[in-house]
Amino acid sequence: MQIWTMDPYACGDKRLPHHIFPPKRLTPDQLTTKAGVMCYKIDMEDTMNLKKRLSRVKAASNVNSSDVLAISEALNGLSGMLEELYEPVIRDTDWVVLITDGMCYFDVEPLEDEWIRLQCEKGDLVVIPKGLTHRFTVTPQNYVQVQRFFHKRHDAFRG
Ligand SMILES: CSCCC(=O)/C(O)=C/O
Repeated sequence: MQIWTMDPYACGDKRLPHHIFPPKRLTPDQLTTKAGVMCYKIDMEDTMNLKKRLSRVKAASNVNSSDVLAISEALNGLSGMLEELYEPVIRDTDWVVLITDGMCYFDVEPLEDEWIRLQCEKGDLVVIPKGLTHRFTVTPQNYVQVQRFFHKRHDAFRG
């Protein structure tokens, strides 16, 4: 995973990196300290380890069901969907996502107008804590597949 401070006045194609100048990168630990976001790298071939990590994270975040979302150019209405997913949201539950293929960005806003961009790829497991403003988009590859975990009661989610 790559993490950096995003240009707060970025305009144009959301899928571009939108670094500030000079670029300011963060480590996963710095991201956790600043925003409370937890990131894990999982070897997807190591199924025992994957199961163990997922069950720990699911218990800690109190999520108990999941779905799979694939975003690609094959999708009807892709640009409308991406517009919607880029709208900032605040959830009242942790938002737990495992990237199973492709790449994507999560942007989080720990302070007003201070956006941090997480570039995620296969094997990245991200926990965005409840209450933290965030949004989502793809990279120029236009392809990602994720497993999203949520509370059973939480039947209204985007995408
Ligand atoms: C790949 S998850 C897309 C949706 C999303 O990020 C969301 O709804 C967060 O709350």
